[in-house]
Amino acid sequence: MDRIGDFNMKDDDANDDDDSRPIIHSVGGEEPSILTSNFFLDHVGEVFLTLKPDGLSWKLMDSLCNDNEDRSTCLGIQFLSKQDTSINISDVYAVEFIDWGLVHKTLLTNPGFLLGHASEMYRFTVHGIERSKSQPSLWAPTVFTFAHVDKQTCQMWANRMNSYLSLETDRPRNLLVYVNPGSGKGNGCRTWESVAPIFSQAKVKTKVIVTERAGHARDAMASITNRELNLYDGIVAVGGDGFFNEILNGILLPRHRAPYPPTPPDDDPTIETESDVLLHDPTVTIVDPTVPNDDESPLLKRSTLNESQAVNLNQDSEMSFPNERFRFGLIPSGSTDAIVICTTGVRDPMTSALQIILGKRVCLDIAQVVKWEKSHTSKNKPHVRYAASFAGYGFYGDVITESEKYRWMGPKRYDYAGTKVFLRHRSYEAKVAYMKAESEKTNVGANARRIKAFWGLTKESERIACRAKCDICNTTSVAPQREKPDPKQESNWVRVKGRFLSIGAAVISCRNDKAPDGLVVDAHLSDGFLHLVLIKECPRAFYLWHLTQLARKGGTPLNFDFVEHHKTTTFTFTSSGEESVWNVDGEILQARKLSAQVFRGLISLFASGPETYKTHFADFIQEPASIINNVYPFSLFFFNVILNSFRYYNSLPPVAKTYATICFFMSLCSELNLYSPWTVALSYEDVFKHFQIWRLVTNFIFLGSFSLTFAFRLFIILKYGVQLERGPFDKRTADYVWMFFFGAFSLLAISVIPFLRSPFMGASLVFMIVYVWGREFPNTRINIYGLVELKGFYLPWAMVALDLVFGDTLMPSLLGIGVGHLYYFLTVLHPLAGGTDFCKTPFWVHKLVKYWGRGYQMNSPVKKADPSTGVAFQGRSYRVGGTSSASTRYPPNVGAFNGRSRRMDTSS
Ligand SMILES: Nc1ncnc2c1ncn2[C@@H]1O[C@H](COP(=O)(O)OP(=O)(O)OP(=O)(O)O)[C@@H](O)[C@H]1O
Repeated sequence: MDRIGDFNMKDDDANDDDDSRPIIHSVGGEEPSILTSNFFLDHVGEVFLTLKPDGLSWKLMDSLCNDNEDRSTCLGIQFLSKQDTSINISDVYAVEFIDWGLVHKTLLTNPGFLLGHASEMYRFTVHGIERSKSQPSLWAPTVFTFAHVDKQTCQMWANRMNSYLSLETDRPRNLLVYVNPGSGKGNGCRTWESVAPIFSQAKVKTKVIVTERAGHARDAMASITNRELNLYDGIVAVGGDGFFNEILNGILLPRHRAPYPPTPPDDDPTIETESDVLLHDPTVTIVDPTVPNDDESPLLKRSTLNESQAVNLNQDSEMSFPNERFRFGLIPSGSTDAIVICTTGVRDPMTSALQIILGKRVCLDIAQVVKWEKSHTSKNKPHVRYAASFAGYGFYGDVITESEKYRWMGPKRYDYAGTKVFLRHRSYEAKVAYMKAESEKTNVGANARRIKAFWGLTKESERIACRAKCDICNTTSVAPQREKPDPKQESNWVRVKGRFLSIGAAVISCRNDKAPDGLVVDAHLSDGFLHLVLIKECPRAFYLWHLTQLARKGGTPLNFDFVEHHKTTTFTFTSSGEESVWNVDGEILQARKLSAQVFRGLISLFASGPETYKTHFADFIQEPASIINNVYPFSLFFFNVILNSFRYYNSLPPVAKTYATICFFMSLCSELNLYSPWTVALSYEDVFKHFQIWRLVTNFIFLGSFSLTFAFRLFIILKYGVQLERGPFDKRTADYVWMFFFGAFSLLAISVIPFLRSPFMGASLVFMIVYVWGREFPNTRINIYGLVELKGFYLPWAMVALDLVFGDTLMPSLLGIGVGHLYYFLTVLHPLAGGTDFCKTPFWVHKLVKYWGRGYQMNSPVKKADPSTGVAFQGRSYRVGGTSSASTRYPPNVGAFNGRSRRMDTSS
């Protein structure tokens, strides 16, 4: 077996007898800080490697690549992933010496030094992270394998790197991991299994506990002693926001000590202040920090907190916490995962795992939500909850309550429950009082905000989203505590009373898949504010508009007159009528009276914050629609709707478009009483006796008066009819038109039998489309009302079943299926089995289409087909007067329809 033994040192300093030995630079003392040597980088080639305390870098010793050349071009496509030439120690999570073994030769044809060399050496691997170029927040593990013929050299480099890694003291060594097996789609365990190997690679010890029931983790956290907790550098939750909340509460409830926020005023208008609560309400059960804890660990005592901890944990609060290194980790596996998206920038278990292993840290504000209730001993007995992301009432509470009934649906339950609750459109009477934050300006009205935004006058600070190394979070967390407004002073409070669709308090922006910018785009991870969003009662359409803005990237969900957004530190709430519930981080809290306050940077998370996040000001300015939106919101809403509808309509293919348009206008005219539907219905008597032959056609184009059934039929044409025309009937306009003619003729023939006759056969024709679509797209997955998923093949039958359930007549659907099957049999199945094609598109249909001038004309060039379209009708195009058009998709002489094209200038 060959060995590489002739590394060439190209550095002038590396003028050693044995080129393969590392050069050691001693800088400023005994400890050599720089190592250099030649190594073989697996899959790349020979490199000159340099190790410094802050990182490893290398230079490809490829004589063919000059330094000015673009390495990626030079190295070729195989090496794109290995074009890095350095990695910081802070991005490395493991270095391992691995024994003698295979290294892969580069595929470069470089006769200078790569070809002909041996392929086995001693190796050490460097495991680090790679940031996605397009989405820097997304991290993936990467590995570099360096090889050398000398074992000692390899070992020495690996040891040196490991010694540098050991200086990274902020990294966890020992973690307690809780896995919720039922989170999200029930894949908590799989999520953990997918990331567990990198924890062992990084030599991070993990004690993994899979929960057995709801509340398991909270109970465990509440009962674990601080001494035991102190053995760990953090707790990692593998699950969703609700599961994280459970662990957070398990940790904080017995340990966090701070005065409660003021109770909401009863009928008495004076607000009770913190001290009022403490002094006058004997029932408030604040844990006395002076009461000795069973646990003897000195770290638990507040007096032992050093200054930095005190700043970190917020000076308002008093908290016994195990150790300074302690952080929370969250590996996303839930249905929403807003906390992970806000703290890492992406919803990716691997990114979260890597950020935990590399010991990243961000501080997170925590809201303390206190529910006050009457007990037999007290007027106001507090029940405390902590929230890391959001507490919401009304719509938010109703959605979470409704969604709990459909947990079996997985994450889809939120869509379903959201739609139901939206349709209910309930508002709730409530009183809200919030403390004015010193930085909040007078309440700028929505119109003024809109105009300011339009002219670019909105202050940058009002729009800056939180990001990694966020200035707002960092400056505020180290700056002296803001002077808090005195809660005793009535002038520091603002009171709002009315009917609200929802009341929300966002601790962080709450970005998630459904709201890409979150509810409050500029809510920061540790800005020390609660962002109170009050949505007053408004028409359903306006609320829908708010929701669509929420669902849109760059949307402005808070720029409405019925929406108020206030930055505050404390607020109180009292329900004064019909009640909803509170949704605290996805968990239900029933409270008639509630108050909340925020603790700035109360906990630390293993996360680095989202990478640079683009504000949407530029988008806003560029998009003309958005400009109008902010000046003439109402007109733009309709303008947008009309514009998008127009665009959509224009994009429709001709046959489906024409059929849908005619049907729509037929129903519209009937609605306007311009004619009676009975004058267009099928009646053979009128056709033959009174020569009302139009009835033979018009009965197919009246789909009913405006109703849900009509909308559904139109939807079928626009969805399935369009898919057929764009797919299997692509470039075969005449064939598609013929399908409709065939259906109509067949239905007319069938309706000669009185029992099977129906005055309007349009519904059957539409159903025929569904049947043919089902045969053409048999494996496409269909979701019915978000409840059942089935294959396209079964769609017509599922629709028949629905007709049955809703008590609709089955005849039109069954006739449509029958005719659809007849068509499919004659045009596809029978010819495929070697039979004669009885159902060829007649020549007059081609002529008609030519005369019509829409779609693909006779003699038009046959374009290359889209391979993703349907299968059965491939190759059945007719090139009239052109060369034979065998399948445009199948190779010659393969498939059912080869040779069935015909030339107009010859007989078929
Ligand atoms: N073993 C278990 N069996 C049943 N429920 C559990 C179990 N472990 C935890 N839970 C509960 O499951 C609830 C939801 O968990 P989680 O937050 O992980 O998922 P999710 O609700 O799908 O996601 P999200 O909160 O992001 O919407 C939590 O309230 C938690 O108490």
